[in-house]
Amino acid sequence: MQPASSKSMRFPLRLEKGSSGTRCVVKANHFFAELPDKDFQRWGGEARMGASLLRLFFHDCFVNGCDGSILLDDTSSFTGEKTANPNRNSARGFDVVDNIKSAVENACPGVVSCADVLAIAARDSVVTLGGPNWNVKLGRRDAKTASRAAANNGIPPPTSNLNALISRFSALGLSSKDLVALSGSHTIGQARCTNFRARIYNESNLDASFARTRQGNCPRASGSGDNNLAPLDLQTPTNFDNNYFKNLVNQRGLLHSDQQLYNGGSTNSIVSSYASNPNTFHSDFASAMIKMGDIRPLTGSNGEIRKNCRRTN
Ligand code: HEM
Ligand SMILES: [Ca+2]
Ligand SMILES: [Ca+2]
Repeated sequence: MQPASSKSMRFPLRLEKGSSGTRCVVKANHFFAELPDKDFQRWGGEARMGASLLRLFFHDCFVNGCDGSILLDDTSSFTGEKTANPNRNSARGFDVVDNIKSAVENACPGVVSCADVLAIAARDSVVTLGGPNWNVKLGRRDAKTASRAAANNGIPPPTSNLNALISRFSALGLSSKDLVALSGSHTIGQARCTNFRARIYNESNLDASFARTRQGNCPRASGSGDNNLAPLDLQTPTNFDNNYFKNLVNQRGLLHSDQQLYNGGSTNSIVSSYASNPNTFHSDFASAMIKMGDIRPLTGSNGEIRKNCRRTN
């Protein structure tokens, strides 16, 4: 694999002018459709980018809906979401989103919102890493403002217990099944030591050898090694499979919030079913992503189609 460099990326597009001349059609609906089998060179040679893009979509939708708010840089009139606790030193992929957006703007200016770019990039990331496919609903418009406080309040922290997770998802119209299916995103990607230290040193509902392995690269003292990374799925962190759920059944969830989904509570049976049936997981995941993508979109004359995802027009 090459070192990460978004400069070298290319995003094949299938946008064409519609008959009216003002409308553009996404023909193949896949920004990454031309990637030769799992050749991540065009993501800058970094498979993790798929995970990072998927997470950006989640962090967008959970804060005032899927409106591209997470992509706005701070301005003199508001402090945006990028420095909120769940995103600071953590959310990544903004330069990749910029590249996709500028390619889309070149082909078809003023048509595809940044919120829709996130929705499609999330889906294409999942497909590219071996997960399910689904039709992405399009037509979301972009927010004109963003709020750090809203991001701090909207995105659940990894210290959450099961009740907190269920109620946060339920407030957005997502069921316990959606919660478990969407958490299956942690079958890919990485987490920082600061987010799992308390679990691997203090909790008892985890496999002892797994705890020792993770302690090896995440020192007990806070402040040291805070940003050291570990895979959320210890087995296949770049494959969108159901190993995340098998890990939970074996008490190898990395985050406190992960293991909460299989800790004797009401979601145990959903985790077990996904651990034994990858097809059920894939189809429930796709449905839940469509539901999440439906959270409070801006439509009609609300919002705008941003030219540059980092700022309002
Ligand atoms: C259920 C509540 C959730 C909690 C508490 C949670 C928490 C976290 C945390 C703490 C990290 C590691 C961040 C870091 O250490 O820098 C993470 C990573 C990640 N999360 Fe979640 N998450 C949740 C749900 C979701 C959902 C619903 C999705 C997608 C639909 C998602 C996708 C991801 C991905 C793909 C990564 C890896 C990102 C990367 O490697 O860059 N998570 N999550
Ligand atoms: Ca948002
Ligand atoms: Ca996996």
